[in-house]
Amino acid sequence: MYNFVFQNTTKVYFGPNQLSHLGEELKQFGKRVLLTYGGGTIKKIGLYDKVMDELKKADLTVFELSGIEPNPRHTTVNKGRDICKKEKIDVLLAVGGGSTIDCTKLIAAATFYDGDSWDLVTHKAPVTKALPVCTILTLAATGSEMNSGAVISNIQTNEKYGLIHPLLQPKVSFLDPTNTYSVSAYQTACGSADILSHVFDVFYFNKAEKMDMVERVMEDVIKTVIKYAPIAIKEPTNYQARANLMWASSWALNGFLQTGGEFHAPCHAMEHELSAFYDITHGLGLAILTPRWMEYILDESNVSQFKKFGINVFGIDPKLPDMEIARKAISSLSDFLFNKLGLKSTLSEVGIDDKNFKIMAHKACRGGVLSGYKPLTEEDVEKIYRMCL
Ligand SMILES: NC(=O)c1ccc[n+]([C@@H]2O[C@H](COP(=O)([O-])OP(=O)(O)OC[C@H]3O[C@@H](n4cnc5c(N)ncnc54)[C@H](O)[C@@H]3O)[C@@H](O)[C@H]2O)c1
Repeated sequence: MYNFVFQNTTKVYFGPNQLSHLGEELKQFGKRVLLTYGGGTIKKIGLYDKVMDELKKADLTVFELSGIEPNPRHTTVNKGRDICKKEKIDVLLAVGGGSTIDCTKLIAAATFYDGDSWDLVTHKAPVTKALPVCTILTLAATGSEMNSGAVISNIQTNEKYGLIHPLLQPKVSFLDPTNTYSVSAYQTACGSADILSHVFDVFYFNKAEKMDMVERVMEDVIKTVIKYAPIAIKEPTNYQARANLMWASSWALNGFLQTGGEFHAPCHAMEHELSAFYDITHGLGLAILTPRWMEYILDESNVSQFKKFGINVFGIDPKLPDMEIARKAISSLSDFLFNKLGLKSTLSEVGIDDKNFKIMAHKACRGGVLSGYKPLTEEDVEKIYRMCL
């Protein structure tokens, strides 16, 4: 077990009818607000009008950046950065899912850098300062509303990388599960797969000895998603289901599950290549990759963790041989992702062939190996992509 420092400074307002606090929260940072959002969903669901009412009531001056793409582009970050500089923005308000929030976080940092925002993502230039970011979350998936990460794409170079920096941590986030009632069955499934992957990929299947308490919370986050995602898909306005998914998304990746353990994300690195080359939905890519990655890495040295997963999460008979429990656990996960959530199960089904696997594997490993439960070479990564065809 590792020593750790745990600090999460995001103030969270959870539940409906909390937007009356929006004005007072933003005002503490200044009067000039850049409101950022995606393709207009927030207008369709009436959230835009509610937000604007609150901003007007608080007498704030509002500028807007709309059209932030899923898998947000660094060019959009540059646009937002230009608005912030020109209009002397004091605070950013991101209303949307992980893409809008991530893009907004990087705008906040890029405002204090004169070059291309991509330099910050690739660490060519350091993040030195950032404007404060507040968020109103509309999709349970990434945890970006309560963490210091941002994932940005460069479509000119087919690259997608994550940047983690404490200055990117949102100051205040409004989490109202009713804002996710309009999320489609498909996006609910993808978001749920992303939450699960944060637990499996980043924390649960890691070598370092974990604290029991933290590991049990990981399993509870997984069980929460397994219980509530199918309910949210069937009954999109089920508050209990949407609330559980929303809070699970925040806690899967807000730093708590890392306490005492390690942080690796091999499936995320492999998935970022899929979305960088093919612009597919992040959660779908993760869903397709995760069970194949599990099958690929499973061996005698790590079977005990898969066994624990099978028994504690899926209730598999502990008297069975270890390897059988592990394999049943992986097939139970596949059944959940592809049958219960209804996600496509292969890359071929989403129109991806093996043409770019070599270069994707090379980029995913960034000149080395992908660290994790079992370090993966470029050849390993290519084999995993092939297993997904
Ligand atoms: N920062 C992090 O820690 C972190 C972690 C994991 C993933 N990511 C990144 O986040 C991005 C994915 O974010 P996401 O999964 O939240 O999805 P998203 O923000 O890309 O949104 C997906 C789709 O859902 C729609 N949508 C959002 N809210 C809606 C609502 N209330 N009703 C109807 N439709 C709605 C959006 O318009 C969009 O079309 C990827 O780029 C991924 O790599 C970031």
